[in-house]
Amino acid sequence: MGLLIEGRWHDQWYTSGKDGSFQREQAQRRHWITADGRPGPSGEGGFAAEAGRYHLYVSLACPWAHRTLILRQLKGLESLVEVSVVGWLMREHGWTFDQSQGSSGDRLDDLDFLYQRYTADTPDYTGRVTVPLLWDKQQRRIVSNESAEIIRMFNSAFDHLTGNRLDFYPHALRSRIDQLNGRIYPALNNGVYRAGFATSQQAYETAFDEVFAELDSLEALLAGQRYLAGEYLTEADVRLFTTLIRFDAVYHGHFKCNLRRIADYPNLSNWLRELYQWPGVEGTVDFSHIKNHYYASHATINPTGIVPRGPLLDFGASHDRQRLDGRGVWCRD
Ligand SMILES: N[C@@H](CCC(=O)N[C@@H](CS)C(=O)NCC(=O)O)C(=O)O
Repeated sequence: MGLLIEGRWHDQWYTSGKDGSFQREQAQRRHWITADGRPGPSGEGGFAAEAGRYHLYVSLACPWAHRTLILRQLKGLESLVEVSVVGWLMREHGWTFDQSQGSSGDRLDDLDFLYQRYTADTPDYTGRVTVPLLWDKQQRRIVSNESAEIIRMFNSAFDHLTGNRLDFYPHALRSRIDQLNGRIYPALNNGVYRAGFATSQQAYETAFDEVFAELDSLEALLAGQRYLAGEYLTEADVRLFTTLIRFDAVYHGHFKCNLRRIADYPNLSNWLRELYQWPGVEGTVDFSHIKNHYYASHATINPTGIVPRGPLLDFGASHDRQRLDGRGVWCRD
């Protein structure tokens, strides 16, 4: 675990805030792929959607990278955007392409370490070396290392090439989705990390309470509607899914979020099974990467690196969500 400082790799654990709270670094590369290469909401233009031009780096353990893999799958981009998978162990060199740890290898340039991709973009890069990372082979530059924005690009930029009209961020539902993301990100997606990486009792308890208050409120919401934004499955569901699918296996034990399991919430666990069984989704979930990564990589939390054998999980079991009206994914005209 470490970071780049002026282009040189340093093996260093996260620094906490004064109060022991976990501070997540803002993603630094924020360009957008657009249909015609015009600039997106941030960064520079010049990143036009083209088949085979972009390469996605992911960890199968990482919930942020997992979002991008799901959108790539559901938007039919597998043959347009190639993927390299890093190994599950993230220790002194950060993310690596060690094939003995489940990496695909770097399918582009056969690099050893992901930080070399960051320094290829910016030789004196300073910051954490995170996944997901979207790379432009043509300009040899990073397009983006922000998953929330990569999924929006995948949602629309390539549609003229794929003919896929599914819309996970439809105009009519945007304010609702933004509102959901605005509370689910701090309380849950990042909340489990704030609990797990806290270095003071107070910071841990604050995060812990927010995690379970949000789960309670989502449990109530999903009692009366099929998906988070109503009848349509949207990016808000995808973003929650990648956190909840890891919860009982990892966050409950390793991150000490142990008031309840997702299995103890009937609506959340049925919703989770429905999403897991959505065509294309199961293939993006890899519990061997997930469990090995967290338990073996975070030496400050789990010094022995022992990976628990359990729990028993069966996301393929039937669910009861058909009892609520659902219209699937929004389709653009
Ligand atoms: N804001 C980023 C966060 C990505 C992120 O923090 N990824 C983690 C893996 S789960 C990572 O690569 N961490 C390495 C590090 O912080 O050194 C996003 O959503 O894309």
